[in-house]
Amino acid sequence: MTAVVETEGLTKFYGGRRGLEDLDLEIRPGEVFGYLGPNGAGKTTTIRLLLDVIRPTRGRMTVLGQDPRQAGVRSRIGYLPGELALEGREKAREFLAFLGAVRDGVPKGRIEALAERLEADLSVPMGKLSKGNRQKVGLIQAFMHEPEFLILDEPTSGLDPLVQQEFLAMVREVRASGRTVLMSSHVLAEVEDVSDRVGIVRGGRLVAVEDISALREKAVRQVEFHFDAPVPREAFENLPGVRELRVEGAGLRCTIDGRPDALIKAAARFTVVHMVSAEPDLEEIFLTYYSQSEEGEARDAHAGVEEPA
Ligand SMILES: Nc1ncnc2c1ncn2[C@@H]1O[C@H](COP(=O)(O)OP(=O)(O)OP(=O)(O)O)[C@@H](O)[C@H]1O
Repeated sequence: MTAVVETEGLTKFYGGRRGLEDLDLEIRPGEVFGYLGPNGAGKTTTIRLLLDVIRPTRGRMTVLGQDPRQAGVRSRIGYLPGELALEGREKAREFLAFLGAVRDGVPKGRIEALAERLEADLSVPMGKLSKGNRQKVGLIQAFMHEPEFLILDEPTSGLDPLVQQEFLAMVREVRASGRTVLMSSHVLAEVEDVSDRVGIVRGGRLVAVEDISALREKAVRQVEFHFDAPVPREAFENLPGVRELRVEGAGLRCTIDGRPDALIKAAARFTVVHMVSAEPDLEEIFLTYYSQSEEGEARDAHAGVEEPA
């Protein structure tokens, strides 16, 4: 099956500044691909290259089997830009109706249906949309023509948690219909529920592509247990993946690399009153994962953490 995206040595320098270097990436038909990295990592640069908004310094790519410069590719893609500039006095509803009329394949009622799902207020003039509403209008225009390939740059930013859930449901429906999604984020938690694979980019380089299940196992989590009575420290020492163990009275705190299985089984020998497991932090995944597996990348990753955003 032809890849939806295929890049080889894709590179973009802005003058002397590295935007993206030597990207070899494949996105497969029907998958949701999460593109993760901190601010300035090169996510938007990649997306703009795929859409032919900017041109590469070197390297090659195909999108939906074609050179992105070829006519006809763009109309097969739904795109949500990271920073959507919407202006004017025209109401959001009118703007979307206009876009729907110039694009093929927007069924009647689809704009309103999407607006209802996302709780978007389309009666507001474009220039007066709140950040959240602007993002919703951006999502509606990206989804409304049911494109083969959706490219969503930081899609969840500005959405409240309930609307985020609805958006993720929409992404799952796109996948269920065999279509493909590329979505960027700087927060793993925002994409991990829907992504099949994630690519991690930092400092303009792709440092890993992982199945989401494999990445989750590598995640570092802060865990806390509270028991109904003091517990002995020895019961939790030397468990696989457990670090920075602190046992104080009936409380236990530690960091877990990967599976929490051994810790949970050890804790289950006592009466657990309360447990907290913090969401893994992307930066922590970098620090743990790369310091163990890829020495060269680790140096890059550690240096990157200190950089101002
Ligand atoms: N038009 C530009 N001119 C000069 N440098 C740029 C330009 N656009 C991006 N860069 C630089 O290229 C690098 C990658 O930026 P990019 O916007 O692709 O990152 P990003 O991962 O999308 O980050 P963010 O989440 O902040 O949007 C950064 O160092 C950025 O400063």
